[in-house]
Amino acid sequence: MMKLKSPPVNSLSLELLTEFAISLEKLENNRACRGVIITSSVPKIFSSGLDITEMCGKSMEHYTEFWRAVQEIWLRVYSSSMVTVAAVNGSSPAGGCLIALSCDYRIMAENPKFSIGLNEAQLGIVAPFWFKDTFVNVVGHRIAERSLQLGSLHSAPEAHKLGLVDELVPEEKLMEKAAAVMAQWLALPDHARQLTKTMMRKPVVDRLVAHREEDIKNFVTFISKESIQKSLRMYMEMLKKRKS
Ligand SMILES: CCCCC/C=C\C/C=C\C/C=C/C(=O)SCCNC(=O)CCNC(=O)[C@H](O)C(C)(C)COP(=O)(O)OP(=O)(O)OC[C@H]1O[C@@H](n2cnc3c(N)ncnc32)[C@H](O)[C@@H]1OP(=O)(O)O
Repeated sequence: MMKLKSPPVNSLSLELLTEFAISLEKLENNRACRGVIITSSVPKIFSSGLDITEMCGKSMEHYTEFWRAVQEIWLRVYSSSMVTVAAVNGSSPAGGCLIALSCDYRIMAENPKFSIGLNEAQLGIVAPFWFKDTFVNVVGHRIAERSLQLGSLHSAPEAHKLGLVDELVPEEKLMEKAAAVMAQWLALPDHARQLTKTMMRKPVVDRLVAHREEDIKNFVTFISKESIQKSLRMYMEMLKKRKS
């Protein structure tokens, strides 16, 4: 099991992304490890998505390093040879949703206050093509398009209805259910499951691998724009105001 632990809200900072990638690599290289459940040790939050402070007021070099780390974590989770189950035990916007979408199966706590989705448009930013491709592969083109254009965050019941999560279970049963799902998936021979997963996911993975440097350049150019920086600052202010 891998538990995201970066209070208060599990923002995906460069440091957390780097630790996450190292832990995944260790598991991937351990032949005895055939599956991983990804969850959070922060109450009510799976992950608040990418750490917005990493994308605000920093240098081009920093944005480059940060985006490479974001790409890396997606490539590792999405193309993992292990069975990956997301036990979504709290809200999961944007980058947090991407982590869950990249797993093989998603189980969410059935709490209507928890929400999940790719809400980038609400921040005035655009989900990159590989976020979009991952989303389309889970929910289909029409639902993904509407949800992305509106930057929707869906309540747990809504997310289940849309197919964004596979199952809802009472909060106290979440880990038990995740373990049962893992056992079901691990009952199959690894090679057949792994080859099938590669067949389904390879075109999307290959697309980023082929355009990785271009994607970093696009991100750095986009995020460095003063209008985008202003949107992000306003969003952070809104988060702080909402609190007080
Ligand atoms: C055309 C070319 C395109 C190329 C591509 C270009 C661009 C794409 C770039 C990026 C994609 C972006 C992906 C992302 O993931 S962006 C992040 C999106 N995340 C969110 O919108 C979530 C925001 N947070 C919340 O809604 C809430 O915090 C919460 C998660 C629901 C939790 O609520 P709660 O009430 O429990 O906590 P607080 O709101 O009080 O938050 C506590 C504390 O944390 C700070 N914080 C929250 N989220 C983040 C974050 N994502 N990054 C950094 N900091 C965050 C919040 O401000 C509070 O701070 P404080 O100092 O006030 O304690």
